[in-house]
Amino acid sequence: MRKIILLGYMGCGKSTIANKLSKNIGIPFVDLDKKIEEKVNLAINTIFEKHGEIYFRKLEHEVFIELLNSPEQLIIGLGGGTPCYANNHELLKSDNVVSIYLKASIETLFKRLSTNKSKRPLIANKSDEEMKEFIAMHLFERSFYYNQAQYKVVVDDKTIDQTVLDIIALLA
Ligand SMILES: Nc1ncnc2c1ncn2[C@@H]1O[C@H](COP(=O)(O)OP(=O)(O)OP(=O)(O)O)[C@@H](O)[C@H]1O
Ligand SMILES: O=C(O)C1=C[C@@H](O)[C@@H](O)[C@H](O)C1
Ligand SMILES: [Mg+2]
Repeated sequence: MRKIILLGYMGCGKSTIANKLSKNIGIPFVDLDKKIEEKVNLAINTIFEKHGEIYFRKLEHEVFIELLNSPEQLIIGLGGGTPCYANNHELLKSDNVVSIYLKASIETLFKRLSTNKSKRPLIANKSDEEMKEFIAMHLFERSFYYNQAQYKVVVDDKTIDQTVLDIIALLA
C-alpha cells in the first residue's frame, strides 16, 4: 500500500504537519523517531548517549525499511537525518511511495528550533549563535539528500493548515 513520506530538516514541521494531514485524509501517521524509541525502549537522546550515532543510524534504516514493507497505507514522518544515511534517499523513489520535502529556510528553522532544542541531541548544547551557524552548514550538506524527494513544499510563512492543503493538492 502507498506510503506518504514527509522529510526535511529538524524543526521543519514533519511531525506537526503529518499529524494534521493524517486527521484530514484519514491515513494513519507513524513518526519514525517514535517507532525507533518504541523498538528499543529508549529516548532518541539516550540512544545517542549510550550507543552513539552510528548505532542510531543502523536502527533508523532498519525501522524505515520495516515501515516501508508494512502492508498498511501510512504517512511516515522521517527523522531529520534519515534521507542522509544508509542510502535511505534511494528509497524515497520506491514504487508506491510519495515523498515530500518540507523545505524551510535557515531563519524559519532557527526560530522553531531555538524554543525547543533539548530533545534534539545534535543541537541540545549549542548557543543561539552556534546553532544558527550549525543549521546553515548542516542544511547545506543535507540539501542534496532532501532534494531526492519527489515533491518539495516550501513551509516558510505558512500556517500548518496551509501546508497541509498544499500537500493534499499534490496528492490529488
Ligand atoms: N506553520 C508551522 N508549521 C509547522 N510547524 C510549526 C509551524 N509553526 C510553528 N511550528 C512549530 O515548529 C516546531 C517544530 O515542528 P516539528 O516538531 O513538527 O518538526 P519536525 O520536523 O518533526 O522536527 P524533528 O525532525 O526534530 O522531529 C513545533 O514546535 C511546531 O509547533
Ligand atoms: O537531524 C537529525 O540527524 C536528527 C533528527 C531527529 O529527527 C532525530 O532523528 C535525531 O535527533 C537525529
Ligand atoms: Mg518530528
